[in-house]
Amino acid sequence: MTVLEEMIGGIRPLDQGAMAEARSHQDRLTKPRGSLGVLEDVAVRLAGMAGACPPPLPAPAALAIFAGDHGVHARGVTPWPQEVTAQMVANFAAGGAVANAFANQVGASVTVVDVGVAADLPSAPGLLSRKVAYGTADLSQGPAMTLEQAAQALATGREIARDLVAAGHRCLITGDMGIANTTASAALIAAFTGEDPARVTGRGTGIDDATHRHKIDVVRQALEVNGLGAGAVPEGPEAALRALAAVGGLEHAAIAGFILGGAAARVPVILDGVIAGAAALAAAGLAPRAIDYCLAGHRSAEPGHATALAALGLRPLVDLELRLGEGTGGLLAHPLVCAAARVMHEVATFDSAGVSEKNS
Ligand SMILES: Cc1cc2ncn([C@H]3O[C@H](COP(=O)(O)O)[C@@H](O)[C@H]3O)c2cc1C
Ligand SMILES: O=C(O)c1cccnc1
Repeated sequence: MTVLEEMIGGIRPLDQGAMAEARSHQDRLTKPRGSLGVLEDVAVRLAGMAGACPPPLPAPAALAIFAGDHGVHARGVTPWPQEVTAQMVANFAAGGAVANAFANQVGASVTVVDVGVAADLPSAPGLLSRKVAYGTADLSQGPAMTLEQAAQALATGREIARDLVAAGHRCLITGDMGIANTTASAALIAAFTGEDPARVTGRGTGIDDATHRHKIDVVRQALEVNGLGAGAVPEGPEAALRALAAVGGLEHAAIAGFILGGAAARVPVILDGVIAGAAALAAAGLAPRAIDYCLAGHRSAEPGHATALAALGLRPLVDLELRLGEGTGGLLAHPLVCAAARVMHEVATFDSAGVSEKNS
């Protein structure tokens, strides 16, 4: 077995029996059929993932924030200096970022993983050093990563997922930090969906019209120089790995691996925003079944995110015009996913509660 096959293997299809049982259980609960809307689908998916009805409560949750820098930063696609990536890693480790506040709110643990920050970072509690490179190369000039670097970051993400589940977590949440990573995200989304860069490239942390036009041009150049300009990436893991390495970031590769790891462990993975959406497209190219274990935490204001979610067939749980990343939107969705599962454990049936069913 090749390293790639090993990494993408071991993901079981959703358990159709447990899903059928979950659907019929939902229909016996003391509520009109279908009245919990999308949350009923979430509960059924959770049963399919775990192979059990009722599904286990998806708690405690673990947020993993993968951090990396981007050679394309040199092209002026973001107003923020590159060193903010390293500074925010220190901020996460100190507990001072929005992701930390939201994690505290929902009771999630926070693990920060340096997979590609372009600086040596002082060690800190909760910070794992898994540096693959000091940032990527400029994706508008050639491949951002070698295939080996992309594979190493994938393996790292997968391992972190496995370790977090082994430590008792029952839900994984994706997080990212990497100045300029909305440019790499747009390039990945355009590559995997075949969409025009102008439709999927957003303003990231906030740029003016002229910089936005320039950012779209940079994404176009990235696709052309890497041979990804003509339609969507073909199916199959080799093509997916090549595209991920060509225009992705080290944190995208690690998040894709994290998704594969969560799926292999049969644990739900709540995706955050546009960076996670782009990484999930790569994970889907590597192992389509992995997406069965993903829930879209929210829909970000970045235009490419909706494109990615549509291609993945995922419906976002929260839509608050967030455009931060870090895992913030994924964290906010966690209580909703828990509520969907809790209904299956705690709500009485018409029989058990002696409630009359509807007449016709
Ligand atoms: C202080 C600060 C905190 C952040 N937390 C997440 N991001 C988000 O913004 C960055 C991507 O946007 P762009 O492509 O426009 O650079 C990523 O680091 C992402 O995680 C942040 C950005 C900043 C500046
Ligand atoms: O959609 C996101 O997650 C996002 C948007 C802008 C900047 N960083 C992240």
